[in-house]
Amino acid sequence: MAKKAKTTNKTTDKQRFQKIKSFFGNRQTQTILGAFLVLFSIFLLSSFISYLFNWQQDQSQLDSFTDKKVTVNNLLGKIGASLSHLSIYKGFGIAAMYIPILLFFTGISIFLKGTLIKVRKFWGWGLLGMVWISISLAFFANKNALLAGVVGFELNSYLQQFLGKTGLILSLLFLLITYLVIRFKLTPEMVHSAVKSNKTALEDNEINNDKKEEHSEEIIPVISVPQPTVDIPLTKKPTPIFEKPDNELDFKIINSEEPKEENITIDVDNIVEENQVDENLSDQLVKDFGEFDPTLELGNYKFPTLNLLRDYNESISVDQEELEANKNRIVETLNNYNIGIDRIKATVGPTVTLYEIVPEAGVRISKIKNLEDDIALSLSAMGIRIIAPIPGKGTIGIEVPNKKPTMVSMKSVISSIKFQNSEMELPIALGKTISNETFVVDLAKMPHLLMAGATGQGKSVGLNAVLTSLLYKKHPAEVKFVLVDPKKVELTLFNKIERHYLAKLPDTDEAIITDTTKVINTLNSLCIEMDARYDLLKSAMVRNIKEYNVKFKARKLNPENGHKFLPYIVLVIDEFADLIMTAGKEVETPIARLAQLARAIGIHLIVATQRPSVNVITGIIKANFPARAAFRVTSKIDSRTILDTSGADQLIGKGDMLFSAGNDLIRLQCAFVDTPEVEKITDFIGSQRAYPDAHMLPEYSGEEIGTSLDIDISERDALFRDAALVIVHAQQGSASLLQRKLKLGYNRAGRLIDQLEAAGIVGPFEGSKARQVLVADEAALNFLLNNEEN
Ligand SMILES: Nc1ncnc2c1ncn2[C@@H]1O[C@H](COP(=O)(O)OP(=O)(O)OP(=O)(O)O)[C@@H](O)[C@H]1O
Repeated sequence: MAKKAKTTNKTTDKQRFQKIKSFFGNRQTQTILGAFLVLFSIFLLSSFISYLFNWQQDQSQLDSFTDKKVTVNNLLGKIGASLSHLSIYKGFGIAAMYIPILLFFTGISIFLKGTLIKVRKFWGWGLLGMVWISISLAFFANKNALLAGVVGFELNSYLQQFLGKTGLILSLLFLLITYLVIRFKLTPEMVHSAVKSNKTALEDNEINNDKKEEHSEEIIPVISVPQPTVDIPLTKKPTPIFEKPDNELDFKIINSEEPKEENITIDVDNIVEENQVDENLSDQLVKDFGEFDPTLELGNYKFPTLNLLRDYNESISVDQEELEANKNRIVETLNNYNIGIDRIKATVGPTVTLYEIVPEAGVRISKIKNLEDDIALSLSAMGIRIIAPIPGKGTIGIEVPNKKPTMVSMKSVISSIKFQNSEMELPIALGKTISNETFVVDLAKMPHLLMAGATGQGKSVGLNAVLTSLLYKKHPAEVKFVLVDPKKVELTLFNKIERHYLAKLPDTDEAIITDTTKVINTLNSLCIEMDARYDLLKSAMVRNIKEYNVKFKARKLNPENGHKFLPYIVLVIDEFADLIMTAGKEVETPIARLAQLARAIGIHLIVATQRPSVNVITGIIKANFPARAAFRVTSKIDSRTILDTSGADQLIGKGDMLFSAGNDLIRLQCAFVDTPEVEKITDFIGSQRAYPDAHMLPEYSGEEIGTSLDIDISERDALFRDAALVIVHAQQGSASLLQRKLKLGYNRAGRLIDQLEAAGIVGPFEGSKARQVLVADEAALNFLLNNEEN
């Protein structure tokens, strides 16, 4: 209970956090907040400055804050004076001036939608600087109380107790150096070169000045020395260029060298460090906006509550008499066949009790297995199953049905800790094992499930249990169902959650598919979806949907490139036999293809049938459905068809089932969920805010897909021109862009893209990439469309 409450608390906390985040992410909020901060900072700064001149007079007035007669001199009135008093006198002294400055830059940043990362740094350094200054100025606090403020003064004297005055000064100095080194990357070399260049500049200035004084008259010829003299080697005696007396030439060389050194200085460009970001874009996006949350669109969605499910009186009662009688009969029967028993142990489950037998040494196990029917006869009960030996144990199991079976309610399995705490992708609480443990499996790992059983043995209840489990654990954004129900009655209730959880083909009214041709289209559409998802996985360089979604949530995949959060798709086919009989290969081929390939991209199949014959469950289907659930069937052959072994014919019906996910067979009592319970759950979900439509699967229209282009101008969509503008402005030809900008359905956006292709505005389909836009700008578009009309 406590854990549950904790989980609910966590979800509400998360939702609250999301709400706050979206409130502050809103541009209007940002503009108001930004403007407020800027103006408030001006208010503060003005009041601070005014306080510096009026603090002595104002201080004594602040006690009578509400008294009308008392006035203050501060430019910003009593509030200004109080805030200044608090920040400067009682706070950090004149270093408090940092506060309005920091607020000002924060406000500007929010107002202009700049990044807040720089501001954060600014605040960090600013606050440190403020404390540093106020502690440092506290050494002079006796000169003026405003220099350090109470905080600076107290901190200073507190620290002095530990470090002494000199120690504190040295520490402050160390902090200053650290600050300069970290903030401005200052090194001794830099200081040295700066001092040197300053010195040289000074000396040069002095020399120049001296020379000016010494040679104030001779300087004129120097200036007039022509440029070629510069190239004369200094060591050699220079060749006279001008026919002038020697002494003049000497003079010239000296002078020609000097300007060379003076004028030809090397200009070292400042080393401009390339701008670098502290963190990569996706981390920054995650920091600014948080991880992408697919559930945000239905942020207020509430998961169905446990009280929608019914309580059945289901505590297992151990009937000692029955146990004793069964034990005696087992021992007796085995003794009749000369099989001695060492020990016997009973585990009472909801429908059957497992008697674990340790036979005497030397008894062959196959002997017991062969006596299965005889033992069953002498126990005069149907549904005896002998497990010889129990895998992993050296014992032999005999499962004997209880006289009074206990129902396993859906509520008991859904509320189990095992299910509630499961971290699985698609957890399914199928029922309870023979030792009364809740059995939870991950559909994503199976990855497809085949369910079979004779009519009336609990298949439909089993399907409902699977769907209910997922509804209790997965948000509508995370999983979508494609429901195929040729019997037209079993899954109808799920119609109510169409816009939350169902996926359907575009242009269809009913999400639950009942007729065969639609099934074929849907299966093929799922194949298209599968291929598209593979393309997305490939371009995201991940191996499966889980990694893909993690990457997408971490904002490492750009939605502009067609990436989107991928919900799991669970295809449920009730009565598969009907389909195979009517459509044969047409359904078998896409189902086999999906079953073979769809596991990595999050499409999982659950196929149920009452006729487990080999022409329904063909080799191809079987090979791709390693997870199988068998309810009671009528013959051993049927059992072999489903499970590759007998056993399902020995079940007792009413949800008694065998589950195999590879090698081991597990006997389970399927959880029972009644139609009224399913109705309550679907009503609960259906009454909440939903998506505008069911999840749209890609369009599949038989053979001619993708070849028909609407060439006829008169048949163009009314939004054709708007769509063209959107595409040309964004320079990106994607249907999802149109869906978003023009608020269109998938179908209409797809048709518009086709029409734009026919008009030569976008290029042809290029897989998962957006189509190329062939028109450069609005002017070119207008020209093209006007030309068309003419
Ligand atoms: N897990 C269960 N626990 C208890 N009773 C069950 C369970 N599953 C089924 N039953 C009983 O068996 C009846 C038939 O179940 P269900 O409708 O699921 O059969 P089915 O195999 O789907 O039959 P069909 O193929 O004819 O639709 C239920 O009405 C219920 O009384």
